[in-house]
Amino acid sequence: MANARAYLPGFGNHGVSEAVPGALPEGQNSPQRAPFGLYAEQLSGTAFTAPRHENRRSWLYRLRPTANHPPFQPWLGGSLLKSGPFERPPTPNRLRWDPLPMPTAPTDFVEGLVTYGGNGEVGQNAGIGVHLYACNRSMEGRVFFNADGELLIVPQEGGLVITTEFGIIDLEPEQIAVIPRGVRIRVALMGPQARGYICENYGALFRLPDLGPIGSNGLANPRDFETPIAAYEDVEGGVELIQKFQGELWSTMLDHSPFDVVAWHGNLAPYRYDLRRFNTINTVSYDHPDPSIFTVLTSPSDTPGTANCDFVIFPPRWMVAEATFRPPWFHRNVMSEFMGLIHGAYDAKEGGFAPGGASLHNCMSGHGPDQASYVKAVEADLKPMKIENTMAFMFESRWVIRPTDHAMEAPTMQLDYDDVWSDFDKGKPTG
Ligand SMILES: O=C(O)Cc1cc(O)ccc1O
Ligand SMILES: [Fe+2]
Repeated sequence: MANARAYLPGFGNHGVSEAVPGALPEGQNSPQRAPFGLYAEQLSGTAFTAPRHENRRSWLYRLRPTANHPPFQPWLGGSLLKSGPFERPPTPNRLRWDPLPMPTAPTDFVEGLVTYGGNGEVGQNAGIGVHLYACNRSMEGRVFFNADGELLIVPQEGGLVITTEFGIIDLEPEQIAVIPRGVRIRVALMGPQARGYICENYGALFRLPDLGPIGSNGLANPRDFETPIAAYEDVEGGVELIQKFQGELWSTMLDHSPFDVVAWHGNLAPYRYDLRRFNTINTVSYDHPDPSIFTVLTSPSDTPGTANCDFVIFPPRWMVAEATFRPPWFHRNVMSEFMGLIHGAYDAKEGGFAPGGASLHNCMSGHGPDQASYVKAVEADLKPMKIENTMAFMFESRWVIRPTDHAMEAPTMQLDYDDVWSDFDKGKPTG
């Protein structure tokens, strides 16, 4: 992808970046007087006392302390952005939605956020919010941050330029970005409109999954994660700062740009990753492995191996399994699965699952290939073939994902979704 912006490579590294040489204090975090009269400020992503291998924090050196703001007031802009607890009783039914329509009225990234569902409790630091966004204008004079968790942004259509306190991230479909809790962002559009998905993670920070017997390489390679370099703006004038705090939106007016961090260091920072770099590992013999083999990032819960959220992708890949039903098998999962499609087609669904659409298969709901995919797979000549031009993903969580009223009542909901499984011929054990 064409862009020349520089990034710091590596996942979870301790980054060091200064937009002006000499802006970072040497040898200590908080000198009596920080260089150039900057203000030293620590941003914590984990408790001060979290074990070292979990501990994430950064030091920011800025024109003004973040504390320099008037009180927040409830934000009056209407919003479809919701947080847990998600109180509508969830249906056990399988759900699927057509793509989220692009807005017709001028809508920026914050105004274009629509919550489809979620689980857990924002106040308990457990669970996720699942949101889509569709927007057609850049945020201007407005900045957003989420006090409720980190944001995993999965663009589906249209590129974004995300200005953050740590620097600027360019983000296009097939790339993802993670914005830590609390970090201010301003989202500009590269083109006329943009759409995508967001997993808001109230729980433990996303990290790379363990590789177990895969060994020391594979899946998402750490060096392919990219963190922006310090870039600041020295801008006076009114800026509306909106935050989501415990599910509610609040705003205040700043008299300056909050993107005034001249230098930073630490291991808590936004980052991006190009899903096309994923080192896909799969069977070279027989049978279809569990989709956990495609995990990009995981947010663990307190129970080992049972994620608050796994972010899993279904990238282009060779299919070589012998004597095997190659698409996703029929299954009932104790975990709950929210899926989206960035582009192309998904190998378990011949129709109905469109880019920008979504599906939800909650705990124990039977699902799997639709009939057309099934017939194609059982009749296929099993020579090696490549699934190309596709990128689907799943947010998979140990807790049932409870859809919002908006999602349940949306005209994009496919009321006939069950039909994709209604016509299978009966097995004939007696011939
Ligand atoms: O339901 C889905 O399509 C996701 C999925 C894919 C797969 O290959 C195996 C299990 C699974 O839940
Ligand atoms: Fe599934």
